[in-house]
Formats: sequence, structure tokens, C-alpha cells
Amino acid sequence: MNTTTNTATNAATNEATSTATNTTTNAVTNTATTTTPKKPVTITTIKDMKQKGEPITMITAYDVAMARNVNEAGIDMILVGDSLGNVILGYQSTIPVTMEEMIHHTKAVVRGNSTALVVADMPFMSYQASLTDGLYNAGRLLKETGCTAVKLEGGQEVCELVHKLTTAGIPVVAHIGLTPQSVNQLGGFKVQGKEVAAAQQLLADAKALEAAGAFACVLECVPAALAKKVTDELITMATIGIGAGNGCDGQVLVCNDLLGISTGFTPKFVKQYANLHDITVNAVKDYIKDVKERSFPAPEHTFKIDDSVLEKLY
Ligand SMILES: Nc1nc(=O)c2c([nH]1)NC[C@@H]1CN(c3ccc(C(=O)N[C@@H](CCC(=O)O)C(=O)O)cc3)CN21
Ligand SMILES: CC(C)C(=O)C(=O)O
Ligand SMILES: [Mg+2]
Repeated sequence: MNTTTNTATNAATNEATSTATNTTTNAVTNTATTTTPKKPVTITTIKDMKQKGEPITMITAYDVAMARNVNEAGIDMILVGDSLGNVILGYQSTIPVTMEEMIHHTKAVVRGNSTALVVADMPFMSYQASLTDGLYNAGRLLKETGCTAVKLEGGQEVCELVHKLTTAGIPVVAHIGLTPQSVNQLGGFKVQGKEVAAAQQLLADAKALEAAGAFACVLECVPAALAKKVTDELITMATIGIGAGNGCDGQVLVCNDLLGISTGFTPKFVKQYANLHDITVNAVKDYIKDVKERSFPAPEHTFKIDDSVLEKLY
């Protein structure tokens, strides 16, 4: 059993503190070693990390359990990505994701968070139609969920909004390169910035977003050398790569991809650090077997009643 000391105000209370000894075959115990609790990460922390050249770590999470786990591991930033549409809700793309869905999941993540900086994706069409929409919806994300920053896709075309948000007090993470909300316009999930004009546009977009006030920027699916060039040209805005090589200031991955929770999504940039799919299927198979064999529940999972009470019953 882990003895995490969690001092932050919204620290997760651990529900799983049962001390019952579990002697059933195949039962598992928690062996993960907890890193020393960190200071809460702010946007100043992220800016300092860029200046010091200290790699910034970001991962997605969509619920309280994953938020607690990634905090325990010592992550710097959590992204409540609109990839929740794909990996949690079963949509074919991020396009159908709504503000209500983003708020619902971001609230859960914030409840499980202790020290990471929580960023919520602005879903498709929550900011594209007008500046007013963008300001109103970003405000909703901060006010209703308690997240610290919002992320939105786009380059120069979103800079006016980025400026308005940051001056209104809403920290912004930008997102350029492959922008999944524009998959229909892009004609598929393809590496971006491979031609001279597109590479120049990417660099210009990054500089404009930095000038507009974004404190970080996701670079998705761009050649490593271009991502490195963009990173080196920026002064304050940290680059967070996904499929953008190791020259970025930080990295982000979708938690389900990294943990191997679902099968079938295998772009080149994913490194699978665990196979929770196989672990889950095997665990559930063991459970089914135990129930069929009546070996679960065992005596230690079972409540007792005094014989005297039973006698009176008969
Ligand atoms: N589970 C999951 N992980 C993600 O990283 C992710 C989502 N979902 N949903 C939203 C977007 C969509 N993303 C995607 C989806 C597909 C590719 C893809 O097929 N990439 C090809 C590029 C091929 C090429 O142009 O050379 C690859 O092989 O990596 C990349 C990013 C990233 N995001
Ligand atoms: C892949 C990351 C950067 C993202 O935008 C998401 O998870 O929605
Ligand atoms: Mg996203």
C-alpha cells in the first residue's frame, strides 16, 4: 500500500485504503513507488523550465483515477484533451466533442489533481465563430472546472483571441502542425510542414502565438528538425511535441496510447509503455473463471453473521 502524503487543498482522498488482506490467487497489490510530492506547477514553473532547458512532461487524463495516478508519478501538466472524444466517448474524431463533455471530464480531473497544471482543450466550434464565443467558453472552462489554462488549435487566425484571453487572465496553450479539429480541411492525419511554404507558415504561426501571449504550444506531427528550429526561435513560449521529435521543450502523449489501454491506434509517434489492454482482459478472464468455479468470493471477501442470530431465524 502506498503512503502518499498529499498536502494540496484539492488533494485526492484515497478511497482504496482498505486493509483487508487479499489471499485469492491472482490478486494484486499496489507496488508503485511514489515520488516526493512536488510543488504545484504554475505557468511560471513552465516558463522557468523552458529557460533552464528542463524537459516538460505532459499527459492527457479524462477522469479522477488517472489524474491521481499521473500526479503520483510526478507529471508537470495534465491535458484534458478533446481526444476524449476518441478514447473515452467512442467518436470517430474530436469534432463532435461539446463544451458540456469537456467541462464534465475536466471537473473530474481537477478533483483528482494535486500539483500538476491542468489544461483543458477548447472543443471544435467553441471558439472559431467569434471572439465572444472564445472568451465566453474559455471563461466557462476556468470558472466551472477549476482548470488553470485552455488549449486551442490554430496559428495566426487565433492570435487575436489568444491575446484577448491572456489579457483577460486566461493562460493559453496553442496547438499547431496537425490540428485534428481541422482533419476534414487537412484531408487526413498527415505530417505537417514538409514543404517550404508550410514550414515557413508554421514558424510564423509559432512566433505570432508567442507574441499574442501563449505560454506553451503543442507541435503535433511535424518533422523533428522543423520542431527544433521552431523551439530554438521562440524566446518565452515552450513547445510541447507529439510526433515532433526530441528537440521540443516538452512532450505530450495520450494516456490511453502510452498505457496500451485500447488497441488499434498506432501512429508512429506513440511509445507504448504498458499493455493495460492485455492486463485488463486477463484480469477479467480470471474473475470470470473464479466466479464460474465459485472460488470467488473467498471467505476473506465475505461477511459473517453470529450463529445465534441464524438459529433464531430458522
Ligand atoms: N488515441 C489518440 N491519440 C492521439 O494522439 C490523438 C487522438 N487519439 N485523437 C485526436 C488526435 C488525432 N491524432 C492523430 C491521429 C492519427 C495520426 C496518424 O495517423 N499519423 C500518421 C502520419 C502519417 C504520415 O503523414 O506520414 C502516423 O503514422 O503517425 C496522427 C495523429 C492525435 N490525437
Ligand atoms: C494530442 C493532444 C495534444 C490533444 O490535443 C488531445 O489529446 O486532444
Ligand atoms: Mg486536442
